[in-house]
Amino acid sequence: MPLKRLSVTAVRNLHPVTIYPSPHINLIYGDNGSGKTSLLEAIHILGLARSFRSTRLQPVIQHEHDACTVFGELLLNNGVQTTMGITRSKAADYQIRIDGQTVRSTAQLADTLPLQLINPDSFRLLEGAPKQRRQYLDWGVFHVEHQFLSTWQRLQKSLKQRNSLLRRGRIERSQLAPWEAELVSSSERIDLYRRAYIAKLKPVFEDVLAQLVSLEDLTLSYYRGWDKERDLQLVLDSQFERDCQLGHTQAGPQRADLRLRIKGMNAAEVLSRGQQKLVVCALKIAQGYLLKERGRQQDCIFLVDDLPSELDEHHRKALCALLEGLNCQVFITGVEAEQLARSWQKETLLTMFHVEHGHIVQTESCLE
Ligand SMILES: Nc1ncnc2c1ncn2[C@@H]1O[C@H](COP(=O)(O)OP(=O)(O)OP(=O)(O)O)[C@@H](O)[C@H]1O
Repeated sequence: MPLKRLSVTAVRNLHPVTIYPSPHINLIYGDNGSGKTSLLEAIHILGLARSFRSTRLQPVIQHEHDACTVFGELLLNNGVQTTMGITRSKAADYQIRIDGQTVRSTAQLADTLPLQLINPDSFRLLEGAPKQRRQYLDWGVFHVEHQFLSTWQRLQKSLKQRNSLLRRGRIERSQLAPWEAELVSSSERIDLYRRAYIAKLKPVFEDVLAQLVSLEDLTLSYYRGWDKERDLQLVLDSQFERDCQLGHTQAGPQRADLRLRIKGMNAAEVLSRGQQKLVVCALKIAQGYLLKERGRQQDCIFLVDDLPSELDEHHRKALCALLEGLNCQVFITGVEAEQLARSWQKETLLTMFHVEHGHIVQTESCLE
């Protein structure tokens, strides 16, 4: 489901702008500091109500403005048009509207506009904390399993209640029982959804990775957050004293992780930065394929910031060929128009946008 129209107001240095992107490959080029990443950031805000560069939205809102707005018009796979818009103010409140109706949850935004971001920080998916890999995994599960969100909310609630009782100290084991029952049942369900998703993801990931880079020894496995041989209830029982001392629950899906290893070692400690980026690209493109397979109303939109960074020409071309093969909408940035354009096949239809001091204009292809 591509973005047909995008209007942005008061995001970083961008002047109020409306663009009509192509449903396929959109190249965004311009000098350093011109506003390319800000355009991707605006699309990210539209899909997730937050930036990927800053945890707070205040720095994103243009100096001397109180709020920023991003509005998009989308074309669903069934031909129906839909609109979505978000306004975020410096006071931290936001207004979301989908098809003119006010919407309270950001999950609805994410559901309407599935996004995948590939940027120079992407290697953190391998190197960073398990939380990032859980978020990656749950993005996929959320988009294919309708029950995931409500089950995840049940899990969060029961976990919070159990942890707050643990922190109270001197509690009876029985006081935890109702919350533990809820915790165990939602945890088992989340584990089931995640395992089913990984089983589908793994072969697609391996196939995509093989097209990008030769890393035959790389393995992807899933750790569910507690001993795979034991029921969660038994694990909670056995760790009760320790949980009381620590004031939180040590075992459960909140500790799950994806493990990427090479010859038994953590891939992040073995691979070069460029190889890490390629592995992350393969993980994200694999999710794009899975979403497409589901035949949903929405395909994934790929935001690729600073394509040339860390990738040589051969790998850039391989990545672009895969993105093109996905047949999704892609927004991809770089400083040099020609370098960006040469990463694609000659016959690929490219739509180009030049960003200059926050102004964006569509331009002719720079290639003969
Ligand atoms: N809140 C803000 N208000 C106004 N301008 C801002 C704000 N935050 C950042 N800027 C400016 O916006 C500009 C655009 O930054 P952006 O990161 O989008 O550039 P870019 O084209 O991606 O650059 P690069 O090629 O260096 O990555 C920068 O000049 C930055 O100083």
